[in-house]
Amino acid sequence: MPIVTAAQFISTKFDYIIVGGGTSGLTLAARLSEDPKVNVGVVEAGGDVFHTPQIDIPGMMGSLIADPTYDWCFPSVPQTHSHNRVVLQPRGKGLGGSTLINLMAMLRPCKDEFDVLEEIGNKGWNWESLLACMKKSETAIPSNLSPEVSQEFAVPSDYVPHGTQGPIIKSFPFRWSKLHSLVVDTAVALGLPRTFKTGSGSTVGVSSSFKSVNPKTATRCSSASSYYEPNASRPNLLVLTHAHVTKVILQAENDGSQRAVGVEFSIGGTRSSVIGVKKEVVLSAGTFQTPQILELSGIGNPDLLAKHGIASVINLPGVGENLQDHISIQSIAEVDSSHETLEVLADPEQLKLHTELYKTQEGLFTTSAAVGFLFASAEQIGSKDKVSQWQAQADVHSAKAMAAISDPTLKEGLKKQYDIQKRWFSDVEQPQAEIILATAQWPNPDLIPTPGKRYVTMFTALLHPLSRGSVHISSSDPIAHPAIDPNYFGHEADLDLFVESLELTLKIYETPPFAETYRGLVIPRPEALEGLSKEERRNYLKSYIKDRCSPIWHPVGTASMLPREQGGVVDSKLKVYGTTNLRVVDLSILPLELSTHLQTTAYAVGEKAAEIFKTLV
Ligand SMILES: Cc1cc2nc3c(=O)[nH]c(=O)nc-3n(C[C@H](O)[C@H](O)[C@H](O)COP(=O)(O)OP(=O)(O)OC[C@H]3O[C@@H](n4cnc5c(N)ncnc54)[C@H](O)[C@@H]3O)c2cc1C
Repeated sequence: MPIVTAAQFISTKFDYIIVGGGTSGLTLAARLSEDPKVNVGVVEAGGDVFHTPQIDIPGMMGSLIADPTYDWCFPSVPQTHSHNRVVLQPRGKGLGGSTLINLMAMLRPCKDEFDVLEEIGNKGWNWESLLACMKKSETAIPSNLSPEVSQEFAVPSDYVPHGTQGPIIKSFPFRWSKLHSLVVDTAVALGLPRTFKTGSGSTVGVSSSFKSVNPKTATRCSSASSYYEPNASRPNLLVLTHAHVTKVILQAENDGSQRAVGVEFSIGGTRSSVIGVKKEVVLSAGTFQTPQILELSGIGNPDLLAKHGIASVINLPGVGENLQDHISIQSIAEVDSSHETLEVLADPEQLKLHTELYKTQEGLFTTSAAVGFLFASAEQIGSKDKVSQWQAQADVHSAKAMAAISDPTLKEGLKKQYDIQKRWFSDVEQPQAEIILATAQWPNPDLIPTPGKRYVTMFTALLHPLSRGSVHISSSDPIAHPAIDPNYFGHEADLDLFVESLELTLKIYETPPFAETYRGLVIPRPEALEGLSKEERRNYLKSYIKDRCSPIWHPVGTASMLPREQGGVVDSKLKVYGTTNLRVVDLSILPLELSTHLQTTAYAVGEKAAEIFKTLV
């Protein structure tokens, strides 16, 4: 039975209710409902349309960011260390969640990033087990490129670590731009090798990424089209859309723990509830809204809840804390006008041509414009000496950050995390910065591409920020946006590493062979950089970063899977502490940011949760 009415939904007795039909949520729903005896209900706040040209067509990627039908369009709170800017925090809304609006890169983290999950107390969470989950979620389509072309674009050729039977189809781009191979060659010239092992947990270097695109149709694979749509006729999988969950209904057990018996939701302002859940209530509302629902249900820091008139049910100070995200900065450059970047579509004739070509899976619309990915370790960004200098400085600021935390459990958890981050900092296998090549000028309200000119955008991203932010309710009104504070550069050491990472990006433009096609910077403005001393340039770039930085949309950490005495919110079976059957299954459980794009991991978390749930009695 596919999408149902509220009346049908309420009258059903569910084994599982999943809040949020996004990436991990639909993965879990599809796996649990494989057993026809199990009734699964999904409650999604957004709508049920998951095929539109803007979603399906890879070349239109990015066009739904800030569209309120598909994006929650959350603002951050003003960022104290970033010129008090309010920064947009996009999150997908609707069946499919963030996979409706994401940029479709399918990448994996480093092996150690999954292995530390077990090291910090989560038995069974390690590279080996999560590799199996990633493989289960995907079908990798080998590229049909010759060995020479694969080498040119650093396209991995080892398919052993990839899945062959899973719902998400991942493939390589249909079209390859010369700009991309120029970036690969330039990165190599700068000491960043081509890497072909990214699927095996080793990512440092430059490579091409899979995309969640079905090459037969040249369309996006989202969690909705891949995990839900093929299973929509299952009578035991019921989906309620346009229903905003406002809280979990909890009942006290004799031993003092809380049992989740259902959820309350609002449809267009009318409140209803579904109760009588036999097994588990699962929050899969994402890193910003899962902690919001927990707090609205009385689970969190009691002082914070009291400020909003919410009675404390479970004292869990980690809820909404430990927020980490990849902060990024754009640089845009003009390149030789012979390149076919997305700017060609400004010409009506070319637009018509590429629209026609797409009908036979050809042309610019078949491929997303973000193609090349470069991952650099601290030593590749700076030098051995610089790394020691940064580390010494990071130690000082980390001590300050910990001293500012009053809750001993949160302090203990952060100390553990900083110890791991310190280890990664000097690890040449662990990337600290990423550079993404997009063959177009990324839309910016204050920049208008000059007709006839061609551009590239390079996003530079900080992968393991030391800054920690938070997400908390801003009001007891469940429909109000949560207060999202990523706290960019709250830890001063982040800015130092970030500015050096931006310098590495700027060096790419000016280093051969890329230099041969480079026609000058658009941003940062070249005239502002002219004649500056080294120190002045550094200060200017720091200010530029604070003026323009934005996330690349990978928030984690706000319902961390950590021991309770280290500020954890869920245990290794994803159960919220103090409850018998309330679980979290989304990326909020990751206690430490990964050095990769996160959809692959979100699917793996859904698959892993399904395995765990099937073992519960
Ligand atoms: C613009 C953008 C670009 C990205 N690009 C990439 C990329 O190229 N590659 C990559 O790997 N990753 C990318 N990501 C990240 C990746 O897509 C996400 O990290 C991942 O999909 C998150 O999965 P999730 O299950 O945690 O949450 P989501 O998929 O966001 O799901 C949460 C769901 O819960 C619903 N929900 C929230 N609150 C409620 C409520 N109160 N009641 C009911 N339902 C609710 C939401 O509407 C949503 O459907 C991108 C993300 C964004 C936003």
